[in-house]
This record gives sequence, structure tokens and C-alpha cells, in this order.
Amino acid sequence: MESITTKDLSYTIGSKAILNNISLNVPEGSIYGYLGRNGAGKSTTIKLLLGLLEEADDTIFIQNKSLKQNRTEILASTGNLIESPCFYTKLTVFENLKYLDIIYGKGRKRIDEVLELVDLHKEKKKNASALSMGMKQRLGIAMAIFHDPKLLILDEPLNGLDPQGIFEMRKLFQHLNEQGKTIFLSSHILSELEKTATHIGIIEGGKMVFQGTKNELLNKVEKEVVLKVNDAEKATLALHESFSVSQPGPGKISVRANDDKNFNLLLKTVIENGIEIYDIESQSTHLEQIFINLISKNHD
Ligand SMILES: Nc1ncnc2c1ncn2[C@@H]1O[C@H](COP(=O)(O)OP(=O)(O)OP(=O)(O)O)[C@@H](O)[C@H]1O
Repeated sequence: MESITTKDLSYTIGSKAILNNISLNVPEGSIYGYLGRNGAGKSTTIKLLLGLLEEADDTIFIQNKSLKQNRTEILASTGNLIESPCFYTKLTVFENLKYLDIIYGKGRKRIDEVLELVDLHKEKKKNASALSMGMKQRLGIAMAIFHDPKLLILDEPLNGLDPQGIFEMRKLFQHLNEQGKTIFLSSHILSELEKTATHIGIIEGGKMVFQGTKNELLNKVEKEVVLKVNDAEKATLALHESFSVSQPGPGKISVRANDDKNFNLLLKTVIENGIEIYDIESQSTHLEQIFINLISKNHD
């Protein structure tokens, strides 16, 4: 089942198209990273998903239910964190959760459970204002998950955190995900999502330019293999039908291979043609480069 689907979601402000036919498919149980540069449309999408902006048509479905028609029920099973965490700075960590318990009536056990989950039990007596940035963000998550929602929607939750804070948040996302929660989080930094997300959606200029599993994105990684050989001409001839080959220097050929099988075929072809290999250098395209390529294609 899909946790979130949008069917050609569009949004305009005045005459400006902010989102253009966004069709999200967020599988239940996934950690879905929504990636895009500043101004790409991530926050607008999230505000629409949370009913904070009103969509013109009936195009957003959460757990297969129309958001427009089941807003209260859907929001009751959703937790969210939009940019900075929301809590009372003059109350302690415990008091902030106690306050939520007055609203939800989940009991003391739930407060302890949540404190344990976000690893803030040792800080429960501290004033929220005295927490480190990472701890504040974790308190924000604690507030968002207190009512035990199935779906968490987080806008740039790693923004401003130091490496340790990012590491702890990642651990927390994985832990929450193992507990069955679907996590939809946005970021403008691919490396922030690369380690955490199971699925990735990339948005640029209000349009989706990629959506799929992280492995599908990783499959776009190309290896550039440089071989030092005894006969570069012969190697080029043997490979040119199946590969894009160039000769970067004397006795060297450079070949692009887009997956492990391709790499294996490349070496097999060279060896079967009786060419001697003296050295192999292999360099993968960085995922950031793939992101940039996908984005710039959209501008062509
Ligand atoms: N109220 C508004 N009026 C006019 N333009 C707006 C408004 N809100 C957003 N926009 C424009 O819509 C586009 C998308 O903005 P949005 O905040 O959704 O992007 P984003 O991907 O979340 O970027 P950021 O990470 O910078 O917040 C931007 O060009 C922004 O300037």
C-alpha cells in the first residue's frame, strides 16, 4: 500500500506555477527522501500534504484516503516537523511531553517510552531552551510522534545540525522506521538522504525529475575505467561496439561502464582479445553529480 500518493498535484500562486503535476508515490514503510534545491517546491508540497495550503483539486491521498475529504482523520495519524521544532522553551523536556499528554491522554508510560525512543531520558529535567541543537530537534520529533502516528512528514529535519546531530537523527529515523513508521523527509543535500532513504524523489522548478528506490538512483552511477594496456588501438577496436571508448594517453583507454555486469564484460572482452592489462583505475560518478545532471536536464 502507498502511504502518500499525489496525482498530478499542481499549485499556483497568482499566475506563478509553483508545483507542476507532482505524482508522489510513497510506499508504506519507506523512508522517502524528497530532494530539491532551495526554491524547488519542497516546502510547498509538504504544506499541501499537511493541509496547511489548500489544493485546488482532489489529488492528495494518504493511506488511500483523500486528504480533502478526510482531513481531520488523516492529520490525527500524521506527525510533522516543519523546519524548526515546536515546543515551549521555558518548560523542561518532560513538561513539554506532559503538556501533550494532557491533550492526548496517553499516560505517563507513553512519555517515558517517547523519551527513551528519542534518547532524551537523561535530559528530561532540562529546560528545552538549554538543549543542544540536535537535542532540540529530537525533542521536536518526540512531540511529533507522541500520539503514535503512522506517518511522519519532516521538512528539512537535518538543517543546521552538526555531523554528530545528523548521525543521531539518522539513527532515530531508522529506529522509528523499524517500528513501522513511514517517514517522508525533505532536504536540499543528497548526501543527507543517501544513507537514510530507501526511496528518493527529486524535484526541480516544481517538477519531479526522478522518483524511485535509492538503488534505482544508484544504478545511474557510471564508472569511468581507465586501463593501461599493451595495445590501445586493438583494445579500442574490440570495445567500441559495446562501450564508449576514448584514449586519454599513450597505451591507455578510458571506458564508461554503468554497472558491475558491464564492468565484467569490459574486462572479459579485453582479455578474450589477447590484450594485456597492466593497470586499472576506476572512478565512480558521485551521486551529487547525478543529482546535478538530473536537474540540468530539466533546464535543457
Ligand atoms: N507565498 C508565496 N508567494 C510567492 N511565491 C512563493 C510563496 N511561497 C513560495 N513561493 C515560491 O515558490 C517556490 C517554491 O518554494 P518552496 O518554499 O516550496 O521551495 P523549497 O524547495 O522548500 O525551498 P527552500 O528549501 O528554500 O524552502 C519558490 O520559488 C518560492 O519563491
